[in-house]
Amino acid sequence: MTQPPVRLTLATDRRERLAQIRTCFPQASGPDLDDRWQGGRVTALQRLATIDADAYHQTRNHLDGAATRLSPYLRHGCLSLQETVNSVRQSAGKRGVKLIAELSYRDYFRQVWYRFGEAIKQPMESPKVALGTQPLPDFIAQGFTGLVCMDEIVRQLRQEGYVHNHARMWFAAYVLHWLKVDWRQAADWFEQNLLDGDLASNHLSWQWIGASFSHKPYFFNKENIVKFGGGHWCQQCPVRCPFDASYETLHQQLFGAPPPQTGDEAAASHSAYLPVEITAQHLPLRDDSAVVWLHDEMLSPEHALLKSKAPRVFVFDPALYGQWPLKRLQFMADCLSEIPETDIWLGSTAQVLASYSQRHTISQNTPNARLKAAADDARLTWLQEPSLYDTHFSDHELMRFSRYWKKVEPLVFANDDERFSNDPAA
Ligand SMILES: Cc1cc2nc3c(=O)[nH]c(=O)nc-3n(C[C@H](O)[C@H](O)[C@H](O)COP(=O)(O)OP(=O)(O)OC[C@H]3O[C@@H](n4cnc5c(N)ncnc54)[C@H](O)[C@@H]3O)c2cc1C
Repeated sequence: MTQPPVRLTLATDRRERLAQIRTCFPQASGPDLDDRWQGGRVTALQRLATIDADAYHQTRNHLDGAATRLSPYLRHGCLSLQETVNSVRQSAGKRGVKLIAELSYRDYFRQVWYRFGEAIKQPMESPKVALGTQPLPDFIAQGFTGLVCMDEIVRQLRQEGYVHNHARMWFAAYVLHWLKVDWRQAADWFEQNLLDGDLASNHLSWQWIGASFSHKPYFFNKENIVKFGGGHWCQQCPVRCPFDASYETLHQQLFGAPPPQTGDEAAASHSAYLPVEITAQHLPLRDDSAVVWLHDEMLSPEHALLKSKAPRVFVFDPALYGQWPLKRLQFMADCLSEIPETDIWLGSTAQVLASYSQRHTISQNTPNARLKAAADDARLTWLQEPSLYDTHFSDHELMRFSRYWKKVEPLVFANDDERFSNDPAA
């Protein structure tokens, strides 16, 4: 039988709050939130202010390069994609295009999720190479492969919940192409351990690696790890390296045939907009008849729905978050601690929302079917989330990032010359 919901008052002291979440979720796996990560908009804005778009452009593929580490904040809505892109445009102008392209990758995957829904959990296309069906071995989940690079990636994943994009690509390629693990199992496990875990960015990236959402599989060799990883992993590695060969040899070994001579569409890096902002005037209901349900994609005190005076509610729902690692629950608690006057509950979302029975629930729309199912409320109004680019994409355009980007790239800086030249501060 489900327990009735309990009201939580989050401790204002951060250490106490982290301990409180540990107590509320005794089943949650993994370590406490690493000190390098504090949830919430305040930290997110600090990170945004330190972004160096030039350094990003030059070094983003290197593990010690200038990656922004913004993904957990974007994933939980502490920052919107739109304000992040605006900030890059204003600080770096056209030099920020690489970073804007990467940020747009996130929007792209989300548009694919909105369009194709749960189907993104299955192959989007026939894979261009044979994919394996092996279960995820324990030695991967525990990080004891013997390969220093892969074990270190799993250690970072479990400890911090953040892994650099290039390392995610190496790891996924190793698991799919060398170990022939079923990509769905691997993707589920990987997503569950991330602070930025997101069905679309994660599952579609795994499919990109596996070539069921791209023209050819992604794989790598030792030279690539040394060049972008710095070489220290390889110096310590005691085993014979399975990656130490040319791309031609590895392709033959892994897939049997010579590399296909197709254009590298998906490898062309990722990213645009006419924003539809949620504003108070979009609220269809009076404050005294509505309750705002804050879900895990909108954890910012600046969220437009919070401009109304309607009560706001967040629910730590075990049906949604029971499998999430402790660190991610603590990250969300940090975010919530910055959103004043929020009723925070532990229990079933549907039951909590039903307890505000005289009120109509409003929330930000999501492609996440699990969130929608949890609310289970016919009287819930979903307000459209702001889209990065105000344009329509055909199914065909959504099947490759390069097509999406071709359409939106001209929009990115379309009005900037005029806008910034009229701005006395520019
Ligand atoms: C196998 C695999 C699994 C992944 N799973 C996730 C996931 O669950 N959640 C997630 O947010 N990202 C995922 N990514 C995408 C990407 O690795 C992360 O967004 C990025 O590494 C986050 O670090 P950052 O903020 O420092 O990125 P930066 O390089 O600084 O990029 C800035 C922002 O752009 C967006 N971005 C950059 N690259 C991508 C990309 N390839 N796809 C989508 N968005 C991108 C992110 O929002 C990121 O925060 C995955 C990639 C791979 C290869």
